[in-house]
Amino acid sequence: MSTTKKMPAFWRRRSLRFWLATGMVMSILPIFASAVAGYLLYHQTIIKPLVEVSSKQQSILQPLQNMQLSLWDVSQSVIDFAIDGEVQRKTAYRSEAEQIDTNFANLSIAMTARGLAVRDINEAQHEWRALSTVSNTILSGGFQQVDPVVGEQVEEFETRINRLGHQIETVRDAVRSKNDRMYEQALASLTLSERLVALGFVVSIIGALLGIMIINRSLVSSMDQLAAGAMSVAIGDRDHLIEIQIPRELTSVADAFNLMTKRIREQEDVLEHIARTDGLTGLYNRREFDRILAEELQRAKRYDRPVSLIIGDIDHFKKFNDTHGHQAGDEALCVVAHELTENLRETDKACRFGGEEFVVVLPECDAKTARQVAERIRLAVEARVLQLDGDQTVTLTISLGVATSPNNGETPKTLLKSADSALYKSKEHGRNRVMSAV
Ligand SMILES: Nc1nc2c(ncn2[C@@H]2O[C@H](COP(=O)(O)OP(=O)(O)OP(=O)(O)O)[C@@H](O)[C@H]2O)c(=O)[nH]1
Repeated sequence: MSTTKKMPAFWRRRSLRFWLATGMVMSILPIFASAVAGYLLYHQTIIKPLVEVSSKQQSILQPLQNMQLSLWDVSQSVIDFAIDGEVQRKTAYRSEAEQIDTNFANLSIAMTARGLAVRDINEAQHEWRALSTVSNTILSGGFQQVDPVVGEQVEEFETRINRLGHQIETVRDAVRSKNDRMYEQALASLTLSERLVALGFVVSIIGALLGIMIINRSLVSSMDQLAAGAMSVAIGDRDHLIEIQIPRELTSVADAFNLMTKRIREQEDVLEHIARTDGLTGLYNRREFDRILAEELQRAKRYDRPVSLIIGDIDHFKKFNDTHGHQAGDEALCVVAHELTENLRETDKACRFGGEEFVVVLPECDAKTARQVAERIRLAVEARVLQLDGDQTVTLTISLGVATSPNNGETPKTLLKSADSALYKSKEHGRNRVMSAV
């Protein structure tokens, strides 16, 4: 019998469907979770920052760069005008200045939308306005190269435009360095994602193995146990108990199988009892007697111990039958059988030899003791009063012959023959007596 440790009742109640579903979910869940987590991670930490970087590139860095170029053109137009007084310098200036105005407006909107500090760009715009005033003053005059006032104005213009160029460069550097940081973060996230994907892969494999283990444990190994148990019972091991704990359906099959085995065992016990005993008296039958005697003689020989055999025959039983009827005869046989068993040790085996003849095998019993046992039986039968139909009572007697191995025979045949001869002598000497073989 197996001694498998009991699972908690909660698990034992789970069905096959439950175990299969659990196994499948365990296999698929890590893959699904990895996919969702991977998507979220990629989107949040890589794609989004990269989109941000590229959009900043377009909406902030590009206009800043354009503005720097425009400032250079503006500077050229104003200084050239101060030198040559050409009217087309004014037109070029206006066009560039308009572009710078538009760029300042757009940059302010774009930077606010992206949560960037607009203080620097506002200061730059303020500086640009101050510069525009100086530019317009220079451009509103004629060709005055030698005028010292114009020289001062140009000097102020140059100082202011340099400062503005520097301010714009500062803003550009700040945005660029923030962009670079985001880009680096995105790259770091990419590396982390790759590691997480590898981890997810390992977890998925473990999950899949776990799922396979669950299916194997709940189904395959239980089926194997069931098959092995059925085979054990089929080859005759009636004590084999199939102990399946999961799934519930196979547990029911195992329970039914165990119950069936128990019933078979009970029926076999009944059949075996019937095959070994006499239906009327309940004593061992002739076939069992042959087996017992052979076995005891063998054992006695091996250990050099005595075995005795008593054979008893009810006296004038034909007459009893004829007088009181066959049914009363049967009752008498049962009474004698009862007296036999009542006067024996537990190790002694009483058998019905056939008809009204009985035999008793007495292991470890010498001739003297066997004779005493036979005498006790004889007296018990003689003393027993049978109550027949009506108020009629009747008594019986029995003749007995005793033989002991090895002196009176070492084989079943010779020992039985000796006991039978002793019984014959009992009958010859007047019945209701015990005679021992010599
Ligand atoms: N009622 C009954 N009678 C049986 C049974 N088996 C054998 N007998 C009867 O037992 C009787 C045996 O008779 P005999 O062998 O002549 O022996 P006996 O009349 O006892 O004479 P002795 O043995 O010489 O004393 C027969 O009449 C059998 O029919 C049985 O199972 N039931």
